[in-house]
Order: sequence, then structure tokens, then C-alpha cells
Amino acid sequence: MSLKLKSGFVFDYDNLLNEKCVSKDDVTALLPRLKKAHKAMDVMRKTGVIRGHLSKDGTPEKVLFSQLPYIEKGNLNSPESIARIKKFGESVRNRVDAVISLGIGGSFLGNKVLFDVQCGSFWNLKTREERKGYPKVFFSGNNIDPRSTQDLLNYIDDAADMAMHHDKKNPRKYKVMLICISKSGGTLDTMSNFMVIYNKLLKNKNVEVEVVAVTDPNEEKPTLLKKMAIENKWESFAVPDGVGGRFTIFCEVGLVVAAVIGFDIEAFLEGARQMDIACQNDDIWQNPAMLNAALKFIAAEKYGRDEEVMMPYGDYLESVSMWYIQLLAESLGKQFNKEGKEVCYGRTPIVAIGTRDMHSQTQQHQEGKLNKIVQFIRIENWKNDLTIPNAFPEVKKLAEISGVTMGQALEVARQSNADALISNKRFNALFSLPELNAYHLGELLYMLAMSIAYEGELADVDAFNQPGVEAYKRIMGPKLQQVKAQGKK
Ligand SMILES: O=P(O)(O)OC[C@H]1O[C@H](O)[C@H](O)[C@@H](O)[C@@H]1O
Repeated sequence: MSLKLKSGFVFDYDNLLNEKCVSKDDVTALLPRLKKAHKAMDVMRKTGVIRGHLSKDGTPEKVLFSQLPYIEKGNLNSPESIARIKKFGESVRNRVDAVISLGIGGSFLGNKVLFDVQCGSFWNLKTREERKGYPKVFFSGNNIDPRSTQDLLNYIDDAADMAMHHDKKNPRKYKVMLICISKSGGTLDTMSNFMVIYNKLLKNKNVEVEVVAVTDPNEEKPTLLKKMAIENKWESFAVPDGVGGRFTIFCEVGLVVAAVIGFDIEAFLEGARQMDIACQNDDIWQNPAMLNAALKFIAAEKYGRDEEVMMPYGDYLESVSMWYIQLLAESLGKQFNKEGKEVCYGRTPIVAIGTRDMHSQTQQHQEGKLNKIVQFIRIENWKNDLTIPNAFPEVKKLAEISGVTMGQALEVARQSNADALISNKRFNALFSLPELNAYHLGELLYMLAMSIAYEGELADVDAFNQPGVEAYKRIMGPKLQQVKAQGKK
């Protein structure tokens, strides 16, 4: 059984809804709650109100991510704001050598997805011409790791030295743009790397450094980063109120990085928009987000399958899985429900990719605890698929696998994994994209975001806050001050 949209996007839930897994009766029993959840989504779309959602400081806060796919006058993404972002992308082209995107959590994970899907692994090894004038892109600020930060600085040093001293025809300064992204404007991981990198680059005579800030735009109560942007006249973009970190891929956070790599912003948002329209259908069998949320919720609550292995087949989709980790974990891992009752809800997300992790995790998926759903993602048609040649005809085993394309072999591996899992009562499901492009990526990611919103309603938890991440922060701040006072490293 599957739900297929006109675009070709498929949610195949054959191995999740059948006599061995979730039953149709389970879904029928959930229908009254689903109806309420669907109503709540409707209210969220129209007014931004989600019952019980409070901001960090305890005041009611709107939830506006469902507005982001609609590029309309007066909306968070408007024709003007998109035009400005695209102009910004063009201004970087053939001018900036390297962009360093600094951010963590929602200010990093979505951007990494866009980069991986658009650029792949070898972008920074290509020439500027091969990159069509777009800059190299590096990510930082998503850890506080001295080694990787130093490695990045060394790389920039060498590249800048080359540009100034070894490019005989055109000796010039190496232009680095730091895109510092933080909604709250002061996240330690991001800001510590920003300071280290900014300071170092500023002292390098071969480098010209430029800063762009992406943060909460409120000028009355400016974030630290906003204040710095105003004082230093850095160009800035917005992480709007009502858009939590894990939904920011659809706003300027994601779109600014999209613009500097030539990613098709309009197609991405159009995919999200078409998915939003599909998710307005009140028939669960036609609404991918509602159906996905319902099946996963029932699987967790009734059958104990509360771990979700997000397993796309394809190297460049691993970051989709990592993006989803934050979405699922921060949205649904909640101690208290909306009435303040302790529920300790949540499903544990796990990153995997096929075929790589079939050779590491699959033993556990196939025979370990009966607590998992393996959620596959598949690309139906790979551009420039490669045929496996019969390179060693005399070697029978290798001759047997030749003659098919790598894309075909990849799908055979995935299907075999799915068949094997279900034969042993292991729940699994599939999202299938006709091809890997901006449109279908927009569809998929938006569906996942909307599904999480539905599940928040089903579990009666606030899917849009993350109070649990404050606990370690409260301990960490004073500890850091102690270390500083002791003069320790
Ligand atoms: O964008 P920032 O304010 O720097 O936040 C970055 C990330 O850190 C926090 O700890 C939150 O748990 C995340 O939801 C957020 O995406």
C-alpha cells in the first residue's frame, strides 16, 4: 500500500500497516484524535497558534513554519525577500573565494543538507569555473573542536598565500565571507569559532574578510549578534520570530546558503508548498504527514517501536538523516504534556545510510530489540547512473553483478533489506523521490516537519519548544567561568 502524489513522491507503508504491524483498526481507533490534530494544523496555518506552545521566556509564541513555502507579499518569504537573497547570491559569485557558514543545530543541519544535495563531496576541489563562479563552502561552529578549526584556518592561510604570492597573473587578496548564523545570537559553539576565525583572518594580510549575520531581526531587543551587525555594518538576514531552529531550512537561514551555491530556492519552496497543499487533505490516506505521524505514533505507543532509523540510500543524503535527528528529538522528546502531566514521550532517532550501514547496523535492525522502525528514503532515478561493467569476465562472482546500473543495485539492496526486515516482523517504510532535486527535497523535508507537528498533537506535547537543552547550559556557563578564573585551558 502506498500514497502517491502527482509529483511522483511516494510514501510506501506496506511494511508498517499490515497483519504483522500496525492494523487498520488501530488507525480507525485513532481517527477522532487525528481529526483534532488536523484541526490544530488548520488553526496553526491560519493564525500561527498552537495550543499550549510557549516561548523560552514562558510567553505565548506563534508557530509560523507552515507559512514559509508561500512566497507572498507580507509573508516571511516575500517576493522582495527572495529577490534580495538571490541578489546576495549573485553578489558573491566571482567575487568571494570561500564562504564559512558558522552555526549549530538548526543553524547548521539544514544548510548542510542543501550543500550536500547541491554540491556533493568534491565542490571545494573544483575550480571556480567548474563551480560557475560560486565560492567554496566550509562549515564551522557546529562543534568546539580545536583541531578542525585549526585545520580550516591552515587551509585558508595556504589558499590566501597562493592567491597573493603564487598567482603570477593576478595576485590578489583571498576573499572570505563568514556567514554567522544564530537565532539567539550568542550560542557558545558558534560564537567561539566565529571569534577564533574572525580574529585570525583579520590579522592575515593576504585575506579580505567580510561578515554576514543571520539572527533574530528584532532591533528593539537585539541579540548579541544583531547588535554586532548593526555596530559593524554587517549585512544581515533574519531568523524570524515563530520559526524554531529545526524549521529554519525554509527561511533565510537555509536560503542564504542556498543562494551562495546556486541552489534552486524557488523549486525548493514550491516542493514544500505542494506538500503543504497535500497535507491540507483531511483524508488520512491522502495526507502524507498525517498518515506518517499516525503510523509512527501507533507503532511507538502500542507496539513499542519507539526508535526510528532514518536510512536514506545514497551518500549525499546522510545529512538529511542528521537534520531529521534534531527535528524528531527536540520536537517530541518531552517530559511533560501540554497539561503539565509527566509523560516522557519521544522516539529516538538514529542516523543510518544504505548500503553502508547494512554492513554495520542491519544485524541489530534484523534481530535486535523489537523497538525500531527503519524508515527508508529512495531516489528512483539517479542522474548519470553508472553501469557496472564486466571488467573481469573470468571471475564468475563479479561477472554476475555486472550489467546492471549502480542505481539498480542500490535499490535491489534496499528492497532486499526491507523484505528481510518484514519477514522477521521488523517495521519499515519508504519515502520515494522520483529524483534528487530541489523540488523533491522541499517536498520531503516539509512533509517530515509537518508530520512532527501532527505527532506533537497526537502525543499532546509541545513540539515547538526545547526546554531540556537548557539544563546542561545552566551548568556549563558557570563551569566555563570557573575554568577561566583558574586560568586553565
Ligand atoms: O541558532 P541558535 O540560537 O544559535 O541555536 C542553535 C541550536 O542550539 C540550541 O541549543 C537549540 O537546542 C537548537 O534548537 C538550536 O537550533
